[in-house]
Amino acid sequence: MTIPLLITQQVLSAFTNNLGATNGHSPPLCPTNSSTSTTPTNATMHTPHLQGLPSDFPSLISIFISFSALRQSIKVLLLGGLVDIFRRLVVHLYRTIYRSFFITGSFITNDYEAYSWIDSWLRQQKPWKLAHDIHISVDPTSDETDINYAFSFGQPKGPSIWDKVSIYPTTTEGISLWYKRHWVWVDRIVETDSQGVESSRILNLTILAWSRKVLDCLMLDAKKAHRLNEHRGICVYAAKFKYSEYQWWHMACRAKRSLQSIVLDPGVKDTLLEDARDFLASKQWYDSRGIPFRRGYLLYGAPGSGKSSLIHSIAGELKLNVYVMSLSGVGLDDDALRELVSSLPTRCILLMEDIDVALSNPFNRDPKKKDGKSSPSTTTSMPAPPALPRSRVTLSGLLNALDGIAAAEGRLLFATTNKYDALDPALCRPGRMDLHIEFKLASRYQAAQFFKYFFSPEGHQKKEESGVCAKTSGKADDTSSTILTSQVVTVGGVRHRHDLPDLSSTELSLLADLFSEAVPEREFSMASLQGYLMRYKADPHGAVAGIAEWASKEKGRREQ
Ligand SMILES: Nc1ncnc2c1ncn2[C@@H]1O[C@H](COP(=O)(O)OP(=O)(O)OP(=O)(O)O)[C@@H](O)[C@H]1O
Repeated sequence: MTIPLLITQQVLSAFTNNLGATNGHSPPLCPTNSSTSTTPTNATMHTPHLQGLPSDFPSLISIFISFSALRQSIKVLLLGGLVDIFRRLVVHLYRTIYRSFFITGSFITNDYEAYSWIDSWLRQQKPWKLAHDIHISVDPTSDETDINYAFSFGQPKGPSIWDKVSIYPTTTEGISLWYKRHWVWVDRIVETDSQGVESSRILNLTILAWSRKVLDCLMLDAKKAHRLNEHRGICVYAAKFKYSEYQWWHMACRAKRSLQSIVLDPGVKDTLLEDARDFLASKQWYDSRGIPFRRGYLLYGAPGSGKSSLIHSIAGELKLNVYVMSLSGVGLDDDALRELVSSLPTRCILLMEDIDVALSNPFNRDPKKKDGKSSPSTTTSMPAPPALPRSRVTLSGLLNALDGIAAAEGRLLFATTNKYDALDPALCRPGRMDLHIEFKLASRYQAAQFFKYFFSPEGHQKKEESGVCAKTSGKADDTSSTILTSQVVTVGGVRHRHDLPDLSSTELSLLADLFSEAVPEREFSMASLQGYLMRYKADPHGAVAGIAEWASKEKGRREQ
């Protein structure tokens, strides 16, 4: 306590001395009681009272200014202020000049759509391809990436490595390139979280230009480049929990699958495709009537009957990207679901697979159905699924996400399920699921058509091109090898080119009839028929000869 008081005392005495000096007489500071010590020792000291202080403000200021220490401080303060103002001015000037000469655009992976545009565009730029100090990352979700990558070095005309492999200049080295006579500097920043795990990537483009139009132009080109990339096939995005939230992540670009390769009962494909086409072309009609511009399709029925394949094929036909989500995603809740659905682009397919299995609250509000008593055999005969960590999506959360106020417009929803009866009627009502399409086990008609397509020369080629026959199994070839293109591609010594015998269409029809006669009606899935035919890729006669035995064996195995 005493030290500050002493300092105060010193300051005051200096002040009054100074005052005295200015007034020309002895210091007026004196304790009222002369018997009290002038050196204060504790807090009970007397407050000195000042005499001769001018009462007007300007003279008080001039007295204060007459303090040399105070004068110095004010000088320092003013000088510091001036320096700071100068610094700010310089920074402002620099920024103004910089901004008027350079346009800067940032693209972050969290906004994947814009990021992928610029990413596609950059991959086409020569300096980007020729960068020396590079970082290579292979798309981990693509099973073809490394093979294509390896092969394309040996075969310049083969599949482009740029489709599959991400090549970036390292973070330390940026890249300079030219765009419409404007110099562009591109640098990449990789942000990491507290554990050092990459959390996002940012691409910064600095363009030497006066007008922002250059960036707008570049974005348009980037968008075109991306669309061009996409239209070689369809891009699949998946809802993934990354960086502490659910986001859409680009998973892979898949070749289109021809609609012909999917064999369904007559009229099914056409109805669905026409309906989807008609919907996409009717935005005005919906708008003028105030009806939300959304359409939902529920594909249900036997496993392996072509539900997912048909969606894939329709996406290719309509040139739409597919956004896949599983409602049983761990940690997915109503809020995350709503955000995911509302962040969908305007024209796309939202695919919700196995929509029945996911909710923490059972879909079915009917208590009788909940215990499975009133459900048909499909529901009751299924073994109970193993207890997995459940998502926190509720039925009302799902319904809100699908047609709530924030729900995306212009999207086609495809939901698939093997348990139609387990679905809540609210979910299936028109407006949410407008068309319900049942997929049954293979009919004889389907078996015959599939046989014809499988062994027809065009079908054979198309099937290979579309990458449908991803896995082989059985006699004719070794198992689990990948057919990538219609070229002869040998992986691990396995041959994937099959020479079909020349069959006239009459012969093929005859064989198809024989084949279908041996297939019992609605007993096998199309997937299992495909599995059987894969054993006889180049041997239609063998396929016909063996089908009856295979069918009876399969039947016996199932009965057992
Ligand atoms: N109708 C069909 N026409 C042609 N191929 C089919 C058909 N149905 C199934 N397949 C083939 O069977 C395999 C599995 O088909 P897909 O995944 O589309 O069935 P799914 O009905 O979606 O099955 P799940 O309900 O188990 O998901 C695919 O390789 C596909 O080529």
